[in-house]
Amino acid sequence: MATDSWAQAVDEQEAAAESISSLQIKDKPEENGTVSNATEPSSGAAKSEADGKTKTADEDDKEDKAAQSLLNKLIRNDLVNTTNQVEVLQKDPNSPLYSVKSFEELRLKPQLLQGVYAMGFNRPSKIQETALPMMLAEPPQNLIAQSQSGTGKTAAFVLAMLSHVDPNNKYPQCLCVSPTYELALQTGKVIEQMGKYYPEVKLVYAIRGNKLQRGMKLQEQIVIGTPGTMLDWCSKFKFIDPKKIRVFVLDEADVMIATQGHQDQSIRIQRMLPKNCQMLLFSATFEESVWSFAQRIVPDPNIIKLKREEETLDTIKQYYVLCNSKEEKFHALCNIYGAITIAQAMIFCHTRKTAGWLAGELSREGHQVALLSGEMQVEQRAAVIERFRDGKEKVLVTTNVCARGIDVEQVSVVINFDLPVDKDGNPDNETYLHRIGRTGRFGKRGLAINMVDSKMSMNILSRIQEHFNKKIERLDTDDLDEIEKIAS
Ligand SMILES: Nc1ncnc2c1ncn2[C@@H]1O[C@H](COP(=O)(O)OP(=O)(O)OP(=O)(O)O)[C@@H](O)[C@H]1O
Repeated sequence: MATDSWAQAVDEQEAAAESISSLQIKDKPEENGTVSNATEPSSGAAKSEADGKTKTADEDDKEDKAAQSLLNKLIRNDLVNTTNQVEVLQKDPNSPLYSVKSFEELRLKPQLLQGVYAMGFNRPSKIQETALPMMLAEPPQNLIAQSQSGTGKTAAFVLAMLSHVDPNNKYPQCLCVSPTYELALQTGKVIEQMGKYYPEVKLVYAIRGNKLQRGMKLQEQIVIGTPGTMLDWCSKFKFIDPKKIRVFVLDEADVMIATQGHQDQSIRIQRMLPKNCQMLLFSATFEESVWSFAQRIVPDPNIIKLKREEETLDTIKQYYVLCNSKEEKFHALCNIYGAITIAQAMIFCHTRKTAGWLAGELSREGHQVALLSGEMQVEQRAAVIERFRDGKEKVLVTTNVCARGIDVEQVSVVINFDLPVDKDGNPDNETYLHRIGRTGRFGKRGLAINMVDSKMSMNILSRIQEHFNKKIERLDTDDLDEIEKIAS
């Protein structure tokens, strides 16, 4: 069919463009390179680690994951609610494993307990319950911990670092490696907040653009930075004596390994550290590649994993709408618009271009919609999501790339304006589940509407239906009564 080949060609081209997302480069810290834990980095024109080079596909992918991670941090205002169970694999199964239900039980320094409460934490999160006693144990224990984004990993290792440093010793004792400049700054902020009542402990950022005088020795106890600069500071410039490091944290390992260079640099740093240095590695996901990297970095680890929540489509009603073209899909969408805006809806398109077009057309029809697009900077995307979450717009038009990880509880309708397909044009079942799984959360009912505009997309829909073994029923968009019944 003509529509098929047209749509496919355009989509392939645009999907390739979609994978390139930009990370906003923030200001660089003070020229002397040091930032105390009470000070914000000042402005300047720092460059990203990848700046000035031709980007490889790997780097694009890394940026995308890093941008996603940063976006998650910027839009999140709470601990992510998880019903998952924690799975613990101890290096020594005979040693008793403690799990704490309160921060008091950890016997933290009073200044740190004050910091924790000032941040509004009342009790440890699931991952913190198990990870904190291990991290604070004497002798120190190594740890590999996986837990989804937003479950409290950063807060956990920051507390561990602040607990282990000796403020009387004026040299670096904890190194924390993050995949990008921006992520390092975010973690630095948590250290500053949590260490607010412990001003003797100082922090410095080992990030590109932070020029130190040759021959100087750092006096700050905690160094946070990106792997390249951190490695230079340890080996080439010797600002840090790696032999004195007591805690080494590798954060966002899944983002880190998207760049081979970062992986190698992290391993080189780790090799310079003393045998008794505590190694802590954190990741939101745990596929094979992360796992093998983790094992190279962390000897004899304790392992904490979150068991996967059962993914189910049971509470989501799925429908499809049959059309002949993109324009017909648009008209069908306008027909059901009133019904879907009873609650909040997300509309997914395959490409930025379609998303932009659709948002424009909907606005021209007088509908108030938000557009979340890959070319926006991370902070702009965060602002769009924030507005949507606050209900300022009822409909969000977006693509896969920038919608990953968005958790808006009140979304009860998901529309696949384009069905999710992979590079080869086969159904992308995982993305389908991910998209429509935004509705029906925590047992609430949800509605998913798939727009089909060709034989090819009908075929894709049938294959998705077979994969999940769930019936997707046809919806007649001219029958408004039926739609309102479903949506309400
Ligand atoms: N025990 C707690 N009680 C309440 N809020 C918490 C607690 N621990 C962390 N938070 C808050 O929850 C949010 C997520 O925590 P945190 O950033 O530590 O998660 P994370 O797992 O490190 O996320 P990411 O994978 O994105 O780095 C933050 O806003 C943090 O301040």
